[in-house]
Formats: sequence, structure tokens, C-alpha cells
Amino acid sequence: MSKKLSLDKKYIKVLLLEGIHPSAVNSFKNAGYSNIEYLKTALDGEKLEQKLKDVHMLGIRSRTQLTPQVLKKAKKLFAVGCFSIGTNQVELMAGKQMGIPVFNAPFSNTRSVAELVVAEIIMLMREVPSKNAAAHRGDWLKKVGNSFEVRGKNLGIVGYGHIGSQVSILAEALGMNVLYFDIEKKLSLGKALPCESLSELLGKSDVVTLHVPETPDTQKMISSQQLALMKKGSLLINASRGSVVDYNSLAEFLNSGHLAGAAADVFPKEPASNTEEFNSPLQQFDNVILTPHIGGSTQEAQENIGLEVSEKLIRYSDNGSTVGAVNFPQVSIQPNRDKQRFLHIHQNMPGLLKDINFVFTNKGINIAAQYLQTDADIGYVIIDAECTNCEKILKELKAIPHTIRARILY
Ligand SMILES: NC(=O)c1ccc[n+]([C@@H]2O[C@H](COP(=O)([O-])OP(=O)(O)OC[C@H]3O[C@@H](n4cnc5c(N)ncnc54)[C@H](O)[C@@H]3O)[C@@H](O)[C@H]2O)c1
Ligand SMILES: O=C(O)CC[C@@H](O)C(=O)O
Repeated sequence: MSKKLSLDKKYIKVLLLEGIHPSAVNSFKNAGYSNIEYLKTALDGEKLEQKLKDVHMLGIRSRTQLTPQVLKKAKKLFAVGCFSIGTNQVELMAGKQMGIPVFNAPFSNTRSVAELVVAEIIMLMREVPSKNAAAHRGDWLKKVGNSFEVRGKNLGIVGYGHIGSQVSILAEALGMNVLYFDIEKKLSLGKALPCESLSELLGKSDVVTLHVPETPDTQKMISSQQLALMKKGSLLINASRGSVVDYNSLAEFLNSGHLAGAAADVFPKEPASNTEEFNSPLQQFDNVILTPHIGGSTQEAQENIGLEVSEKLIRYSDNGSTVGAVNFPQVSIQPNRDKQRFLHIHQNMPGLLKDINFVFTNKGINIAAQYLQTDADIGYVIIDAECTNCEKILKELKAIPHTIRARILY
């Protein structure tokens, strides 16, 4: 066995923000990490930058914004875990250019979101939100009004990914006709039918539900123009991201009665903690369900996310594996404790691997195994070598032009 070279786990600082499920803390502890700080809230600005100064691994949910400026100041940060599906809160390209892989949990809360959406479809179709609000004020609204069964109604799903497709199955079990629109070709589940365009879907649906990621293309993808295409008396549900819908326009269409109701779980500006005030132009409407970004907030989902993301961070920290990273070349690798393991992250330039190998071959050091993956921007190589002068080797690896980061793992 080699002598111990890497940073001892007790010195690897893990910071978990935003009340991540305690399953993550247990998972780090079980893997030998003891330097863990756990906060219930998000941090921003100066407070976040100060806190990150000595942090090696950071866990966040959807509220902590990791901008290039914040990342640049976090000199020791070597990995980020988003304990969520969305990763739009992190500047992924900046992270990559700084050699920081970002991991997430792409599946663990999808069922929870789908269940909430199905519940909201039924509640909105039965006008429960406005009847409930009236009852709280002492008014008794016992009338059929515009209450309908969901059976036989058209549900339009925008974004037929992990969540959209589960909503599709559940809604079809309730007797709804499912239509969907996705920019990618998707396998239709059950009897669901694809639409050629967003406009086609909007014009045909009694309820529209949004399940797209936040991207430049999805910014305000539902605004006045699209709302005007929706059927009179139809419903809109947004549990994707706040930036996807122009809520001022939605408020106008609710005001005019063109839309019969809506549900929103996500907002362009969400409070950083439960003590901050929440404001939205939708607050004036009894026929709108407002929830505080809790689509994925169930015990089942949060426990699974805690385990899934912490395990990805631990595998990267322990072995160098980047499987599941959303901004990094993926290297799947097992530990090889009989050798010394080096990680080298560099800008993807021709000839760099030759320079890296020269550091070893020039000293007659045997490279036992090498794993390289690249993307258009960076290269990530793991080298298992048999060396005695590892610190010197590391120094030379760091000195290679276009190196972003180099470390000895063990
Ligand atoms: N409310 C919550 O608590 C909560 C929880 C989980 C996820 N989310 C949000 O839901 C989003 C979707 O989650 P998912 O797991 O289904 O993601 P996914 O990646 O599995 O599916 C997203 C789908 O949207 C499609 N898409 C992308 N851009 C599109 C466009 N312009 N028009 C039409 N389709 C487009 C993609 O091709 C993909 O099929 C996440 O990105 C996240 O922002 C919210
Ligand atoms: O946990 C949260 O803050 C919500 C995360 C959710 O929107 C997701 O993208 O998974």
C-alpha cells in the first residue's frame, strides 16, 4: 500500500445549504467525512462568498445562485451537488472552466411533482381553489358553476421528459386525452399523441402543464401571444421554473376570464427563506393555486435525493468518478488503492495528453492505467501510476500550460 498522499477526509469541508435531507449528512459520515456544516437556509452575496472560502464540496437546492463571481472566489471548491433536478441556479460553463463538476438528481423527485400536478388538475377543474378561499372567508359557494370531471378532457403536456411522461400515465389512468409537445422526438406512452408545435397543443388543450427546463428557449415561452392561443376557460399549471411563464400576462388573462384558473409552484423571484415575504401578481386570484416550490418536497423524494447526490459527490471525491456530472466529461472508474491516482483537468487542446504522459515517462514512472474523456471545452484524465515522488509529479502536472486543476487523490 502507498503512503497517504491526499487531503485527509477530516480536512475536506462539506457545506450543505437549504435544509438538504439528513440522509445526505449520514451518507457523508458513513463514507468517513466528518467536517460537515449544515444550514437550513440559502445564502447569497457576501455571506455566501465568505462561507465558501474553505469549502471543498458544496450541496445546494434551487435557491443558492452560483454565479461565475461566486465560483471564482471559492478557491478550494472542487465539486457541487444540486440536490434537485434543475441546475439552472449554477453557471455550469463557469464551473466547468474552473474544473468543478456539478452533480444533480435527475429522477428522485419526479413522481412527487407528477402527483402534485395531477391533484391540481382535479382541484382546478372542480373550482376548489376559489370555493375553498370563499369558505375560509365565511362564504358558502355550493354551485355547479364551471366544475367538470377530468375524464374525457384534453391535457397538453409541454416537455415530455421524466416528469411530463409520468403526468401522462397518471392523467390517462383518470381518463384524460393526453397531448404533448417536446423539441425532441419522444416515445408516446399509452395513447398520448404528439403535437407538431406548441401552438397546436395550446389550441387543443383544456389544461396545459409545463415540464421544461429553464433554458434560453424556454424563457417566457408562455406569454400573451401563447395565452391568447389557449382555449377560453382553459387552465395553466407551471411546476417547471418561474422564468418559463410571464406571470404579468397570465394575470391579465385570468382577469379577463380567458383562463379559468392556474396553478404555480415556481416563481421568477422566490424568497430565500421561509421568513422572507413572497410577492406575485397571481396573489390577487382565488382561482389560482400558489405553492412555495414544493413540487418535489416529499419525504420520499428528499431522502432519495439526499442519498443520490451525496453518493455522486463521494464517488468523485474518493475515486474521481464523474458519472452523473451535468457539465463535465464522464469518467466511470473503480478505486485502485495499490497505485497512486492523479486527476488532471485541462482545456481541450491538441497535444496535452502527450505533455501529461511526458511528466511520467521522463522519470521512468510506469503508468498503470489511464482514463481520458473530453468534451468540446475540457479534458479530464485520471492516471494511476507507480511513483514514489508524487508531490514533484503533481507540481509538474500543474505547470503544464492549459492546466485547469490537478490533484493527487491517493
Ligand atoms: N417544482 C418543482 O419542485 C420541480 C421539481 C423537479 C423539477 N422541476 C423542473 O421541471 C423541469 C423538468 O423536469 P424533468 O425531470 O421532466 O426534466 P427532463 O429533462 O426529463 O424533461 C424535460 C423535457 O423538456 C423538453 N424540452 C426542453 N426544451 C423544450 C422546449 N423549448 N419546448 C418543448 N420541450 C422542451 C426536453 O426535450 C425534455 O424532454 C426541470 O428542469 C426543473 O426545472 C421542478
Ligand atoms: O428542492 C428544491 O429547492 C426544488 C428543486 C426542484 O425544483 C428541482 O429542480 O428538482
